[in-house]
Amino acid sequence: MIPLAGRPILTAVQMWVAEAAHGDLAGLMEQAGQGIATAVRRLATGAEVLILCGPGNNGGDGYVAARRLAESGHPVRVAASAPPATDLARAAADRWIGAVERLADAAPAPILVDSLFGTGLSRPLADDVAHHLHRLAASARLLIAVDLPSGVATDDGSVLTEPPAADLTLALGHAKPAHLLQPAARYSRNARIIDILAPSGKVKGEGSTTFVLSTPDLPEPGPDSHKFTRGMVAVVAGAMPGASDLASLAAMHAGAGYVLHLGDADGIPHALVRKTYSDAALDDPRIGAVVIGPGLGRDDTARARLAAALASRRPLVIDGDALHLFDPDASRHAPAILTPHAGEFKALFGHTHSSKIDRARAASARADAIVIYKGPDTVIAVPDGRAVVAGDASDWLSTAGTGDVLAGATGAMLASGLDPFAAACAAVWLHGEAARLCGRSFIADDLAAALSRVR
Ligand SMILES: NC(=O)C1=CN([C@@H]2O[C@H](COP(=O)(O)OP(=O)(O)OC[C@H]3O[C@@H](n4cnc5c(N)ncnc54)[C@H](OP(=O)(O)O)[C@@H]3O)[C@@H](O)[C@H]2O)[C@@H](O)CC1
Ligand SMILES: [K+]
Repeated sequence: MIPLAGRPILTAVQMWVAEAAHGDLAGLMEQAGQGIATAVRRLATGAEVLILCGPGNNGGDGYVAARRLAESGHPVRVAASAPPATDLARAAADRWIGAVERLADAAPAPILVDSLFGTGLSRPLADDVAHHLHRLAASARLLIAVDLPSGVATDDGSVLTEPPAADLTLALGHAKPAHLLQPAARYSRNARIIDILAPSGKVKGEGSTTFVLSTPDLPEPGPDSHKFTRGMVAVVAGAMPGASDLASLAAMHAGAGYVLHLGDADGIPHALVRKTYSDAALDDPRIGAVVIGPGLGRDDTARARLAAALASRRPLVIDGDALHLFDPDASRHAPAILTPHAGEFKALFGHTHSSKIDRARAASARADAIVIYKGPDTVIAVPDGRAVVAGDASDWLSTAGTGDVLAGATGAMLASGLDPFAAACAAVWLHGEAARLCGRSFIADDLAAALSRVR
């Protein structure tokens, strides 16, 4: 079982292509079933397992897992929602010599394995199938989903029928968008990959350009470092200086060597250099990143400051209010990272019914900027088509000021010399880890401070 971090994310069609390129489909199903059986046996600690098998190859995986568990002497039963309908699933079912119960008649077991539907789900579950899945899950100590929880759509994070939330999800071959994108991802808790494609050595990343966020390589100061080599961040303040203070604080805690707050407010911390805003201050060639938007306001002053920031030719982090004033179709002279949440994204780029990954990718290409499309499933997209998805964000991040903290951390990473895509990924990772360290019910100031501990 392999953690998702750093792994490619494949759609249902991309999985199908990878499977076809591999060639030995029965061999893949055998490996999948064996991998499932090994994981289930380890977690079941001798308790009885009930495997629910659907009509397709997801069900086929379940029959193989049942056979493998039985061969190892583990108590296992099988219940089917429908007879096998593919050649592979039929062959797998034929080799299961135990009884096949009707789903409606199946008695609960402490360990429940959902092998009803995977990447082939094309419509909502029949009411009786959904009912019995929930009935059996409610009595189980552990629910393990094979590939995907039955009911979620593979590619766009939508939910066709609400499944019970799995305690463990065994993704076959590769991660799918549904393991990361909401609302689907909340049902596939603790997703792990069973690597059925790589052991053959024939198939690798399948040409995917979408990956799960992984631990970044962060620049470290050396003996020759000084404050400006560590990275200088200018934070442009505006109507609500609290937000730009938070962004500044976050930039400092994320590791910037020098943070300049351009506004009118005074205050701690003393390490923050505060100067009155002027357009000329943005011309300092040592500035590695300008953060603009947190607390900027949307009036004429705000508009003028954004225009000056854009004219400064410094790398930009454009957040909050600045996103409401920003024209994604105007040409620019320096790299920019946009950090919209769902509302800001919609206002800037409109809405289409494609997946969040595809929307972020299209927005990035249109604005010729890196887009950090924030949320419980943050997508980072770059104009050349690559994308990274960060799943599993702390729900406690839904509090005021956490976006300002991300903007500041992004500024620090951008100024540190990382390329803009790496900087965006590093900032999202730092932010997510800081939230994890903060635990429950933290405030944005705590989150900013926790960035130091993450570093
Ligand atoms: N890719 C790989 O490398 C490997 C993939 N493997 C496994 O294969 C899985 C994908 O298999 P799959 O394509 O057969 O689809 P799956 O999810 O089993 O179900 C489709 C079946 O259900 C039907 N159906 C659909 N919706 C329905 C509904 N609501 N209610 C009722 N019926 C519904 C649909 O038929 P339809 O009625 O739509 O014609 C079809 O019969 C994948 O998740 C993984 O577990 C591994 O074995 C090995 C390597
Ligand atoms: K499943």
